[in-house]
Amino acid sequence: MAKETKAGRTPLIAGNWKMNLDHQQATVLVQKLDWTLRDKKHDHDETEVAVLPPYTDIRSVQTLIDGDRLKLKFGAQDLSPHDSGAYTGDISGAFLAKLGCTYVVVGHSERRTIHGETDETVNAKVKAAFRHDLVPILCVGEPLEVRQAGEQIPYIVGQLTADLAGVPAKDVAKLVVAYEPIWAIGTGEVATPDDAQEACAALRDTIAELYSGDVADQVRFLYGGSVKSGNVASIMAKDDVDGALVGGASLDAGEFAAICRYKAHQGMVG
Ligand SMILES: O=C[C@H](O)COP(=O)(O)O
Repeated sequence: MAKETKAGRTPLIAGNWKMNLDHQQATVLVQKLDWTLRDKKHDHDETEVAVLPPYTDIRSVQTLIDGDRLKLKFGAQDLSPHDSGAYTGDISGAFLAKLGCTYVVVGHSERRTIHGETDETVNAKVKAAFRHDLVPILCVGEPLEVRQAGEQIPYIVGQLTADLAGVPAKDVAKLVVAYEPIWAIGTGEVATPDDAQEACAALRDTIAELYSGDVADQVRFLYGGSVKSGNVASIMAKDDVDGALVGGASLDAGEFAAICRYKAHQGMVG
């Protein structure tokens, strides 16, 4: 069966566990997720599946995935903009790479709002991720008042442009961008498929303006914000949406597996 991709981009469903599950609970969830996907004969080449646990779980998740040759990818939820040194409490991208992480979330709205991360910090973290061969999942998204004012597109375009300042095309081609409207995160209030498409298309156009060649076609854009098995298929049906960044629903193996199997809801082979 030929791969069903949009312009050759492999869809990615990533579970951001946030500050949930200790390392023992993490191994239980990863095993259940693997069993469920295996049972459904999920094709990981067709739709990539990644888990993003807390730092303290990563070693256990790596051991399980490597030891049992599971096809799940994994990554972290943040990294330091620095590589080493006197940065108490911070984690270097070098350490994450050594643990076999593929992905690292950068600029999640919870980091921007709770920890005061600016676009300048996010930009430094994107560069740090690429220095260590990690793929950043760069998050952008507008607060409710910006959406109500109808200013969401210039807002997220501004974030993306600032967050990519000085990042070369060869790196951007590997980038994953997550559009996560803040008002949709953990609220049950999901953006419409058209809202997600409008945002992801505008972000892709921004990359096309900033970088020549086919870089914009290679970047994967995810939607995040109250994604569930019941709404994922209609969002994934949109041309510029290449995946989902899932929070709460990724903590339930059955529900997350059903999200990963969104093509079954679309009547497509997955
Ligand atoms: O990183 C994930 C997002 O913040 C979405 O979270 P949620 O699925 O719980 O709304």
